[in-house]
Amino acid sequence: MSQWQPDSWRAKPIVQQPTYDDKQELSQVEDTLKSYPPLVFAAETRELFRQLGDVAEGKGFLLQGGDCAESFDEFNAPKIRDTFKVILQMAIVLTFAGRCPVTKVARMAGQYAKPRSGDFETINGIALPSYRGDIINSFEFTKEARRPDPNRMVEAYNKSASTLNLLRAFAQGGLADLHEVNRWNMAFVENNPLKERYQDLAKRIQDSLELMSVMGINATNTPTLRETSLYTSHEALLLNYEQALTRVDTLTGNWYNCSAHMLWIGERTRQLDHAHLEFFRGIHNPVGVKVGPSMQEDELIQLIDALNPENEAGRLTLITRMGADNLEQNLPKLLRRVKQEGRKVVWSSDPMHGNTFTSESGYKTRNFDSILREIQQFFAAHKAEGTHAGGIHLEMTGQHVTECTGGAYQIGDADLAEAYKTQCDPRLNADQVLEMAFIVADNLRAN
Ligand SMILES: O=C[C@H](O)[C@H](O)COP(=O)(O)O
Ligand SMILES: C=C(OP(=O)(O)O)C(=O)O
Repeated sequence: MSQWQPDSWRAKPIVQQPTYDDKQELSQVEDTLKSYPPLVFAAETRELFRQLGDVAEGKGFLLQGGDCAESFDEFNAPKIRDTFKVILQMAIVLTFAGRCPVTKVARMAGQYAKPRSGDFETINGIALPSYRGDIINSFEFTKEARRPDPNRMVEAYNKSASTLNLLRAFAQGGLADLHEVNRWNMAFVENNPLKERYQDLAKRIQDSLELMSVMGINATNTPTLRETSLYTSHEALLLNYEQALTRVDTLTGNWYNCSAHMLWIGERTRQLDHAHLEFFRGIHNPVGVKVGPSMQEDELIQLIDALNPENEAGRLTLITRMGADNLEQNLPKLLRRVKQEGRKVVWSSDPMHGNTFTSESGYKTRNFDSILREIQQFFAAHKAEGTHAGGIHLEMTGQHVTECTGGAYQIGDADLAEAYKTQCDPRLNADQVLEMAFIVADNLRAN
């Protein structure tokens, strides 16, 4: 195999990339980004690697979630806060009701690039290049807005840095204090049909905290009660950006992609001989790869060996997105083969991407029941094969959107128009996430 360099991907075939008109402008932007500080510190990334190693060995659970695509226009503190809260709330349900340590990884602070099914979008007979995420072009349907602009990479970097700054402040500055979380969570679920179940859980958490306090364990002397760790992740699709933020760690001499703690390769760009595989094989972050219904056993083993040749637990997360109708047929054979071959991976379920359809009202949506069905089948398949159902990967938001149908509020086709705000794929709203949290927790306890 040829020697890896941060730019060795450039010699390989690549798909799902923009074509920039001005190559000189592109290379100036890349140089600017190369001169900027990294967004994350490699030692944090190694701690996430270690935690995912525990998950791979069946001793924890990965909760990964956030926006389908972050947006420059909707970049504001309440939005970041509400997504932070919904991740934390789900993590608490999983930890307390599921009795399982949870590693939290946000799809935030860099989730700006989107692969698309088609290169063009047609509206009223006018065809324009597809929207590919705010790091590439703009959502607005005009020729100028859809032109890929390399300067957007600098804006994505700046917005990622601010988002990360606020997330760190929330995680360490008091918002994640377990006493506080219990209080604000109660307000957060005020109108939720599952309020009673949540109140019961909150009461039990409160009792535990009071007992610990009597025993001398409190937020002043126990940092884990006062703060939390939240890692960041995104699909590393736009390799010009990812390469510019890839740096040698001075402590270990290894290359890390410092645009986020964890990066993943999407379903459309995981070809064995292509650029994304090449780039990922050289970085030392924990990495993920999406695994869809077309994946065959041999191909999966080759993919695992290309990304994790040392077979290190925590390096690789396989994020399966089969679709509720395909999982039973496609997942068990993959679980069996990976187990037989002794490969150490985290198995995580993305129940969103295989369950997308266009509703009668014309909205791209997902039905809550299909999402749940995929999750239940994911747990059942792992139980049957004796492997660990290690995580969940969700597109979700803390805002009260109506993008996925179903759930306790019974969002119907006709309700989608009420608050359909996504720029690409439909997300679960805060109420749907809470409902799902209890179901996942029940599955975790039963496993
Ligand atoms: O999030 C995943 C993909 O980017 C998305 O599903 C593609 O959507 P499209 O099929 O509308 O292009
Ligand atoms: C594009 C995504 O998923 P997939 O690659 O599985 O389609 C995504 O998670 O944003």
